[in-house]
Amino acid sequence: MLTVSSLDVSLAGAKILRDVTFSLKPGVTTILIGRNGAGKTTLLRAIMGLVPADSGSIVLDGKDILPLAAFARAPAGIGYAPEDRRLIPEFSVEDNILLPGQALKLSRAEIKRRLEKVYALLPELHIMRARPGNGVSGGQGKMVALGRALMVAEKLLMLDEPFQGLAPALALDYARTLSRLRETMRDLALFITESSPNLLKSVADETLLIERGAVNLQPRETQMTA
Ligand SMILES: Nc1ncnc2c1ncn2[C@@H]1O[C@H](COP(=O)(O)OP(=O)(O)OP(=O)(O)O)[C@@H](O)[C@H]1O
Repeated sequence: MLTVSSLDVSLAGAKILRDVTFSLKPGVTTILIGRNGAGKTTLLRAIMGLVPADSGSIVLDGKDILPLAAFARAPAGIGYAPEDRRLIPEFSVEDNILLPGQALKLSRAEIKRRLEKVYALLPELHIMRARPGNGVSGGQGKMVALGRALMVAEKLLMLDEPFQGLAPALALDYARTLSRLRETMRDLALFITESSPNLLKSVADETLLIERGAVNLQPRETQMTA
């Protein structure tokens, strides 16, 4: 579905990702484990087209999307929830969720269909839909960011350290939501970064490691299962 090959990315003249190669498959949850600064966020941003690559390819369903600017990759069905959420504070929760659908110029009917799907999966968002973006807690904001990413994630959903800073009860909620998501969107590929492997044991199908300044990506010896 998505294959990253020999991807090199530099930031401010320093090589951050070197020869990164891996594939994501439909219906498979892949976890990317790495310490702070290993390059997890840079990799997700490179897939989204938010940082330029030096070389390599990112092939989505047979098409190399690397030459495409971020806005041109947007219709490809990749949803992305960044680590820092980035909600628009003065917009309501619902308007934050709707933003990507509007940016993609989806029809009203399609936006409605996708919003209903998001609310069915995350009913707490429906309850807090009228609250302003700056009126939700950090953990609730992570849920909003998940809902917003789901508006575009027709093929692939990428979550950057979703458990970072979540209280234990919310982390459990979040993990349960991911399990429900896997049951309801069976063809969706999930790509989730974390610094600790323990947090995602229950949802990981495949695990990759990013190590030593983001140089190496390798399958783990042992697969983690529930
Ligand atoms: N805009 C930038 N300019 C220069 N270097 C950067 C920039 N953004 C990130 N880096 C560097 O790239 C490396 C990888 O950062 P990245 O944010 O991708 O790591 P990460 O694995 O997501 O870690 P974290 O969990 O701390 O975000 C780090 O050494 C970081 O300092």
